[in-house]
Amino acid sequence: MSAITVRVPAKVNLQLAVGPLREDGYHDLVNVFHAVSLFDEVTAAEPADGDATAAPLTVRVEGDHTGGVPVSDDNLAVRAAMALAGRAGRTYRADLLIRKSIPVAGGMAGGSADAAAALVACNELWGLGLPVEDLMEIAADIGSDVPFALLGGTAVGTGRGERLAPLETAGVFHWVFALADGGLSTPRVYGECDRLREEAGEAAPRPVVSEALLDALRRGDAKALGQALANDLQPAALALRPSLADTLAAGREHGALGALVSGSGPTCAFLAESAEHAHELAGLITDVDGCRAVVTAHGPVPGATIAGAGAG
Ligand SMILES: C[C@@](CO)(OP(=O)(O)O)[C@H](O)COP(=O)(O)OP(=O)(O)OC[C@H]1O[C@@H](n2ccc(N)nc2=O)[C@H](O)[C@@H]1O
Ligand SMILES: Nc1ncnc2c1ncn2[C@@H]1O[C@H](COP(=O)(O)OP(=O)(O)O)[C@@H](O)[C@H]1O
Repeated sequence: MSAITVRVPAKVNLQLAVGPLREDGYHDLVNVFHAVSLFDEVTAAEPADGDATAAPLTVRVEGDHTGGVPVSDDNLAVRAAMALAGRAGRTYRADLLIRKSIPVAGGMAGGSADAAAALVACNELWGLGLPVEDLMEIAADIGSDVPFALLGGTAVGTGRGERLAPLETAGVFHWVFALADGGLSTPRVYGECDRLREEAGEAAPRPVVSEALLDALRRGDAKALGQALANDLQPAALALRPSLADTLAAGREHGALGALVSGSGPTCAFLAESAEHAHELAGLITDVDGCRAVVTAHGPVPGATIAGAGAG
């Protein structure tokens, strides 16, 4: 019996520019993804021989805060493994185990990360040998954020976020993440963004990548990056979860170089000057209301990577 374990990072969106609502229900984006050192692990194991009637794919989830993660075919890791088996043209079996550290429905793409990890793990376990380009295609069908979890690093996503171009960066950036109690639904936050724009009589702008952001990344200039961080979904996330304004304010007051809601939220991200500054900042924002936990991380880090292979 064999097993493959894949480690996969969370993301923060350094720039999320949201264009108009498209006819297919998605928004055109400029989405600058940045992979950070907060990881889920997905193990795909060959099931023990025996019950031939058992479901071909099973899933278990471990971790302290896994409420809301389905343990059914709705789990994004299972959906990804099924899509991979479908592409290979036959039924394959695997028992999936997800060890979650990425906050659920937190705007850090944990479900997408698990889907990407399942693709890499099952591709290896089943000996399919599909190239990353094929995995990228399957990933994009699962969700807009899934291709980036395969790629990692820092990249700009266009279209609905699935068309990726890696970005040049220098050095390491240090982050603090304030994890919130409870999640926010991504479709609901996009819907609120549209509603707020309509209410204000604002037409959605064409999304354009920030040159100041690209320049800060190229130079590894954390101060300039902090000033260039931007998220068009932030007003919507704040409207749905007003307490996030206090969390962001606390980080700014305590010297964060930049503060923003990560993607659709409710996780708040703070850029620090150094690893020491990140630890100091984390200690200072721990007590803010609505904040379940504070973690530090660095980026960029690689995407879904095989971390171990062995007996299941
Ligand atoms: C907002 C972002 C920022 O990276 O991530 P999260 O903060 O949720 O992690 C993404 O755009 C989320 O991507 P992902 O979570 O993969 O979304 P999908 O499954 O593709 O789509 C879920 C729903 O989100 C909305 N959606 C998503 C992507 C997009 N470009 N426009 C949209 O309007 C649609 O309502 C869609 O039905
Ligand atoms: N493996 C998974 N991990 C987390 N959530 C999952 C997973 N599979 C399906 N989901 C569903 O996707 C929703 C969004 O999850 P997640 O990716 O964690 O958040 P976000 O889209 O905010 O980054 C969850 O609320 C849950 O219902």
